[in-house]
Amino acid sequence: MPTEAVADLELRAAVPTDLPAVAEVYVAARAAAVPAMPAPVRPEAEVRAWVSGWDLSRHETWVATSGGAVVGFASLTGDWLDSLYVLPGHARGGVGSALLGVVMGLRPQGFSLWVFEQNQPARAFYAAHGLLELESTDGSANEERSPDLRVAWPGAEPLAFLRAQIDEVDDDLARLLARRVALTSAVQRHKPVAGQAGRDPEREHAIADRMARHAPALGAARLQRIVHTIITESLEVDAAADGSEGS
Ligand SMILES: O=C(O)C(=O)C[C@]1(C(=O)O)C=C[C@@H](O)C=C1
Repeated sequence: MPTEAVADLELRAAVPTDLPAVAEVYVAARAAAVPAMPAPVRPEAEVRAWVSGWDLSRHETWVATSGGAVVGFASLTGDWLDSLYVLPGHARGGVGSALLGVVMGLRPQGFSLWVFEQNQPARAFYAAHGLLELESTDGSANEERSPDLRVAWPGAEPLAFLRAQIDEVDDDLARLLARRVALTSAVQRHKPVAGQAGRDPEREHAIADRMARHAPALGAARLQRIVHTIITESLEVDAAADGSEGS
């Protein structure tokens, strides 16, 4: 939350000559955020060179200036807010909120970003501005190998935004279910007793327990019911393909 407003704050689209100052903010803000953020994995010089070389038609970047100097920036690619950083000496002065306001104006249909799980100050900042934590990962897909969360601003039409997200997840889920059905079918060819008669409750419990480690919010008992239904339906698909039973 702002404590003291930054003097003569101005917000404008970045031009290429801003990029070395933007890089400076990036490096300084990330270094100051340890341990709220994992330690940077790339040398500072490499990060500076990377940011300084951004193609601004792809990395849509806005800067916040005070007294003409860049004190913060926000950078978007598509519907992703890749970075929003404020110079440590200007933190909590409303710069971050002002930049986030610009981004909301640029993407009224909503946008997403990744935040490290351990970055409680950033998570609190985004939550205070109405952003939602929609997904968590174990960090295996990011450079820092640090658990993170996908946070989204659902925009001016939250129902449409969230339904679009549901459609994306359901597309993935359908592909996963198809893969799983194929495996359930294949396994049946290797069992002495196949199909419903050959169900193995112990194995199904173990599957649900394993899934609960990835989805603790659902819990093992609920996952057992879900797994039971998935397997029942999968075995029906298999039986129907065999031409012996099912609908
Ligand atoms: O592992 C087996 O024995 C299977 O038949 C596969 C499977 C599954 O789809 O995961 C299906 C039925 C059993 O009750 C347990 C697991």
